[in-house]
Amino acid sequence: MNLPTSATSLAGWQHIYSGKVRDLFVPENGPDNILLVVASNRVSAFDHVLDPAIPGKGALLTALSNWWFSRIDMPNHLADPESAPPVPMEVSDRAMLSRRLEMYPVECVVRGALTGSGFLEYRETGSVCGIELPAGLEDGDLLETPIYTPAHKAPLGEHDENISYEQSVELVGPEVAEALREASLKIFTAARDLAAERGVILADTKFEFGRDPETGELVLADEVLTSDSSRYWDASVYFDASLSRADRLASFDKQIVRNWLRSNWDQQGVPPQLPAEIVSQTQDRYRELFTRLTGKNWG
Ligand SMILES: C[C@H](c1ccccc1)n1cc(-c2ncnc(N)c2C#N)cn1
Repeated sequence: MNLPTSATSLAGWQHIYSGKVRDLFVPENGPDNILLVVASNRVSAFDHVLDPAIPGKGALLTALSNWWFSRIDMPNHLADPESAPPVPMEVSDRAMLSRRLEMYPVECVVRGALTGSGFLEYRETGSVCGIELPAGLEDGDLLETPIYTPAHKAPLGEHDENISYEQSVELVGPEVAEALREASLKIFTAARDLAAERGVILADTKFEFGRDPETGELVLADEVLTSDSSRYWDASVYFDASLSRADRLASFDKQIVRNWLRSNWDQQGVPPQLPAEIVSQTQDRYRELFTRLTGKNWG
């Protein structure tokens, strides 16, 4: 009898780490160059993991990641299923079988718009990660050209720390730092243009890269261009001047949840349970984002 899988128990696999919305496993009996990244249905907002989870979210974002990996012209960490133990059925649609890499300690953030921590730093200093920007920019303004604004990974639950390109050189050396910046900007620009053709603004995203210990090559890892690692906006909403700035910068997938929480929670203590209708509307938004970007119906 298949016991229900809790977030961290998976037959044949050893749980090694949990993020807010994903869990990492390694094969119980090897090989040691394989990793299983399992996307949960958990959704986080305002630095809290919310209850209940959004059914189908993990599978949809895994499918979106795989769709982008197949369109990005660079080595990625996806592993050949023949090279690993079987992925348990209960997570197969939301699991990413990956080659274990030597991960670089740099969050490779690219911004095509100024918002979030980038806007806060700009408002204080007129720059982001040491990159001077024109005066007078407002939250959510599109940038003339995308900027590479790396961050140093923080412990779970803390915010990553924006660093300068020069600091990234100190972390990984000049050759790798340049390769990370070049790859991040190239992938972002192509993805931004593809999304724009489909009426979606890719405002920013975070890539993670590693070194393949067997080949030494630079490999794109983690999830890629999902709405958990990126900010996506609906272009028709963004350019609607009749809307407030907050509404124009509505995150494609989480705005319904955020708006409900703003009206039903004082942001003190644990957030209230999401009503079924909010869960359902959020499921619809994830499906809509998937369909807009990939041109495929979900499910
Ligand atoms: C940030 C992310 C994470 C995922 C899931 C849950 C919490 C964190 N993570 C990915 C690796 C990683 N390590 C070695 N090889 C790899 N191919 C990968 C990947 N992907 C380590 N951490």
